[in-house]
Amino acid sequence: MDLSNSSPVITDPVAINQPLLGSLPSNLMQYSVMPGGYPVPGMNVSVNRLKIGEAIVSGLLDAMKSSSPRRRLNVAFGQGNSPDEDPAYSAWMAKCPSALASFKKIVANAQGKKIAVFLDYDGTLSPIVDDPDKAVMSPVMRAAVRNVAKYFPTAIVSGRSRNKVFEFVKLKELYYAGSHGMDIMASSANYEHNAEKCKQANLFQPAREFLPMIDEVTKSLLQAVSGVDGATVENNKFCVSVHYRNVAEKVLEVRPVIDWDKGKAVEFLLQLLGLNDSENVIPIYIGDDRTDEDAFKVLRQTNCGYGILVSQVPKETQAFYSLRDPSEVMEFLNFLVRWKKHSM
Ligand SMILES: O=P(O)(O)OC[C@H]1O[C@H](O[C@H]2O[C@H](CO)[C@@H](O)[C@H](O)[C@H]2O)[C@H](O)[C@@H](O)[C@@H]1O
Repeated sequence: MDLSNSSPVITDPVAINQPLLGSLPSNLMQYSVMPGGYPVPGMNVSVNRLKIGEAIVSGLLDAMKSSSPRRRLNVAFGQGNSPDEDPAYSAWMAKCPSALASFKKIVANAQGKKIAVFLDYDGTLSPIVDDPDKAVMSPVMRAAVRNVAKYFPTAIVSGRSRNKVFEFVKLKELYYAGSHGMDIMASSANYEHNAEKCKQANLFQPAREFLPMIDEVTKSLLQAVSGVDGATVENNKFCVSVHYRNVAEKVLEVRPVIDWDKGKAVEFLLQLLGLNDSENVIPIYIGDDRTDEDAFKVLRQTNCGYGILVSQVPKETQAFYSLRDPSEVMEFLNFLVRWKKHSM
């Protein structure tokens, strides 16, 4: 893989149409300093603690406030209005209909084909909460995912580190792609399905050379936010999240720019599982944030399967369908299992 033009970027996985990145100091978008940093081959990058610190403290908080999901929710619906009463939401739903209401149509297209299920974690399988360490999955959701995995190859594709998302999900029978797909592990249970291929690609880490740099960035960010009340830093192995939900309700992410994202991870997993026959396979990807759009885009562009966006607000999306929240995601997963049982 050619990493010669790689650099870390800051991404905001929550805000889809917000000007957060545009308003960031450019040195945060692609900071480029070598002294004291790690000379990672092919990378024009190391860490300037001072610049990161300055930028976070001076530039980001305003941008974060303006792109706050809570603020957008209020703007979108007006205080006190439910999505159902909002004409903008109804108009959006016409373009991105409920996957529950469209369930019959979805499964009619899947008749005689194999379904593969891809699930984002935060905001999809667990509700968004203030403390990222407390974003646990409910036992009923776990049961729903376990059942789905009995009938369909199922993968979790998360921005979290692979280990952390596994600690939350705790299901060995799934495939896990952590760090936005930059850390893919085929489960031992799934070895039986495709033994040779899984052994070859048991662990796939396309951004491995960035590890020392990400650790260095984590240290710098920890230092930079140490004076910001409520801000925390989460090392997700191949990317780092700066949480400012408790400062201004958002998360900011630093990760390597390599030609790899959740969309590529889905393609990789489909190939790994021998499910890349688009004529006969229907991948279903459910996710709630901007990083999931890469996966929705792949499904749309290859005209294969369905992206389902979890959102209570109208958003520009490449997904075909929508679900409002994790409880609707669970309902959808239960529908899939019921349908499969009856069609066997
Ligand atoms: O790809 P995902 O599985 O959706 O992970 C994306 C980020 O999710 C987590 O942050 C988000 O959820 C937290 C818990 O509900 C919430 O406190 C935070 O404000 C959200 O942004 C995770 O902590 C991040 O590291 C992931 O990048």
